[in-house]
Amino acid sequence: MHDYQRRFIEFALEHDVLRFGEFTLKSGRTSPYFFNAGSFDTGSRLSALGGFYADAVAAAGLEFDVLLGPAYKGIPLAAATAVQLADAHGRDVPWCFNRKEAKDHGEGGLFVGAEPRGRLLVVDDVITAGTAIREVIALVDGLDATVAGVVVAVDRRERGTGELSAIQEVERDHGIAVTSIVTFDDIIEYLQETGRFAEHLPAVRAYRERYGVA
Ligand SMILES: O=P(O)(O)OC[C@H]1O[C@H](OP(=O)(O)OP(=O)(O)O)[C@H](O)[C@@H]1O
Ligand SMILES: O=C(O)c1cc(=O)[nH]c(=O)[nH]1
Repeated sequence: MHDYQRRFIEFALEHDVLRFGEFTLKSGRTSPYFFNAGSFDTGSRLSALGGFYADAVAAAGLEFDVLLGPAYKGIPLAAATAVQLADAHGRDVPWCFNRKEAKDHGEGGLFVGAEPRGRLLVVDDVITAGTAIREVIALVDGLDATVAGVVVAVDRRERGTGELSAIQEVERDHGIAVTSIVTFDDIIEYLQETGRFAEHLPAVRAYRERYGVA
């Protein structure tokens, strides 16, 4: 694990973004941990979060034309990443987000912000079973655009529909590069290294055994 990954985990723990307990996920799985990006709930926290994303995008060397934040939680994440790419990396990139319901008055449409065209880099919070990412791929189908990459804070490294991880499936089926700030393995390593939240480690390991990939 890199130092910035350790700092990111501590940053998430400090603001109760990363929590341990019992949580029902979108996939229906019951997880012993949860990453709630919505709890980065002040300007400075969102700014710092955007900094982690922007650094991950820059480090991965991902080629893209437009950032896309899927509704809902992807929206502030894409915005914060765009701000930090401009301020800290000197890259003023277009960004946009979608509405969950198309709007038929005013400016109308499904997308807000820059036109989603060319190579899109999707900015979201986590990947679990990969449903949300597949929804975005379907959303841009028919546009003059392709999803070229995905960046998330946490790759939960869980199985998708088969034995591969959700990310491996998305990479295999759509040729999309996926990058994350941290993975579930980094979180487990952090718990082991520091002895923090030791009471949750058995449930975390059992979950990894049940839903994780090798
Ligand atoms: O990989 P998956 O199994 O799809 O799970 C992960 C997705 O689930 C949640 O989104 P949700 O649809 O709840 O949307 P929200 O952003 O509106 O909270 C979360 O924000 C991820 O995007
Ligand atoms: O799979 C999910 O629904 C999910 C997992 C997680 O850690 N955080 C989140 O917001 N959603």
